[in-house]
Amino acid sequence: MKKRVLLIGLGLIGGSIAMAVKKEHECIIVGHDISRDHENLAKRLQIVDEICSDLEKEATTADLIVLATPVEETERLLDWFASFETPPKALITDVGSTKSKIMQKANKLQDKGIDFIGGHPMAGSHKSGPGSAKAHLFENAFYMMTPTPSTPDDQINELKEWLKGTHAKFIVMDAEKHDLLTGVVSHFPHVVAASLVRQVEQYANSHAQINDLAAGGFKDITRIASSSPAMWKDIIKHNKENILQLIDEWAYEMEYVKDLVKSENDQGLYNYFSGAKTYRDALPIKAKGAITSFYDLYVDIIDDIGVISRVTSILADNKLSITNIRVIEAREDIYGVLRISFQSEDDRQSAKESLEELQFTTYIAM
Ligand SMILES: NC(=O)c1ccc[n+]([C@@H]2O[C@H](COP(=O)([O-])OP(=O)(O)OC[C@H]3O[C@@H](n4cnc5c(N)ncnc54)[C@H](O)[C@@H]3O)[C@@H](O)[C@H]2O)c1
Ligand SMILES: O=C(O)C(=O)C[C@]1(C(=O)O)C=C[C@@H](O)C=C1
Repeated sequence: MKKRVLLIGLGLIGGSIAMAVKKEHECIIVGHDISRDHENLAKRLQIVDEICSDLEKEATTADLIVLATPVEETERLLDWFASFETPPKALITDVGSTKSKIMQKANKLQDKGIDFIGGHPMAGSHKSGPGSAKAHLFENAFYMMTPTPSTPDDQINELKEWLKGTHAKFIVMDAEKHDLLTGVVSHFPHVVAASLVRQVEQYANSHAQINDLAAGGFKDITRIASSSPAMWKDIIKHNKENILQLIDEWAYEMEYVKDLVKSENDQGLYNYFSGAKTYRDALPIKAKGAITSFYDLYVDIIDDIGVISRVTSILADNKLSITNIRVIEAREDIYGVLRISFQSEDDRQSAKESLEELQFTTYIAM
C-alpha cells in the first residue's frame, strides 16, 4: 500500500516540498489548507493527490506529516495533535523559519507520543501560495533540521530520505543557534526592507514623483518587503529577543555612519563601502544560500524591433525555459541589456552557447 503524507499548509513552501517528495516517492499526498482556494489550486496543479476530508483521522494514520503554515499556526497544530485520543504515529516535521519556540513545544509533547523534527529549508521567495511552488526551489540550499535531544538518528535519516528530492544540503543544528543565525541573515533584513519601503512611502506623500524614481537599487534591496505579512508577523514574534538585539546593533551602526557623514570623513566612508563590498562579493552566490542564485544571463541587444522575440525564439528552439526576463539600461541610441533568468546553471550555459553561436554578446555577472 502506498504511504500517505499529510501536508498542512499548501503555500509556496508546502507546495514545493510536496513536489520534491513526489519526485522520489510513490506516495499519496493529502493536503489541507484553511484557504479553500489554495486547496483547489493545489489539487488542480497536482501538487496534492487528495484534499483532506477528515483532518484528525488523516493525522492519526499518515506516515509523514509536514506542517507548512506560519509558525504560530504550527505551534497551535502541535498542541492540537497532542490533544487527540490517539496521537499521530507519523514522524512530524515543519518548514517554519523559526525553531526555538517550536522545539520547546515539541520537547514538551514528546511524552504524549509526538515524534517531531524541526525543519527549515533556507530558500524561498517573496511570493506566496501554491501557484508559486516549484519542485526545484530547494536545490543546493541548506536545509536545517532541529531534532529533539532524544530523537534517534534513524528518524533523522528517515526524514532526509523523505526529503531527498529537494536536493538540499541537510544540516543539523540546535534551535537557539538556528534562530540567532537566521535572525541575522534573514529575519532582521526583512525588517530593514520593510522600513525602507515605509520611509519612501512617507516621502511619496509630499513628493509623488519618488515612486517613478525608485529604480533597480531600491527594488533589489526591497524585493523581500513584498513577502507575506502573515508569515513575517509570526517570525518576528517568535524570534523577539534576537530581533530586539539586532535592532539595537543596527541603531548603533547607523550612529557610526552618521558620524562619518557629519565629519565628511572621506577615508572612513570609502572604507565603509569597500569593507561591505569585499565581504559581500566573497559570499557564495552560485550555491543557494546567503545570496540566492537566480542563474541570470545578460545579453547585449541593440535597440531594434523584434530583437527580444529573436532571443526568446532561440531559447525556445533549444527547449530552454526562462523564469524571468527584463530589459535593463535600455536608453535611446545605446545598447540595452536583457537580463534573462533560468532555472539551473545548465540551462544558463546552454543559453549562453546558443546565443553566442548566433553572434549575441552575453555575460554572466557575479
Ligand atoms: N517564503 C519563504 O521564503 C520561506 C522559506 C522557508 C520557510 N518558510 C516558512 O514556511 C512556512 C510557510 O510559508 P510559505 O512561504 O509557504 O507561506 P504561504 O503563505 O505561501 O503558505 C502558507 C499556507 O498556510 C496556510 N495556512 C495558514 N494557517 C493555516 C492553518 N491553521 N491550517 C492550514 N493551513 C493554514 C495558508 O492559507 C497558506 O496557504 C512558514 O512557516 C515560513 O516561515 C518560508
Ligand atoms: O528569497 C526570499 O524572498 C526570502 O525571503 C527567502 C528567505 C530568506 O530570508 O532568505 C525567507 C525566509 C526563510 O525562512 C528562508 C529564506
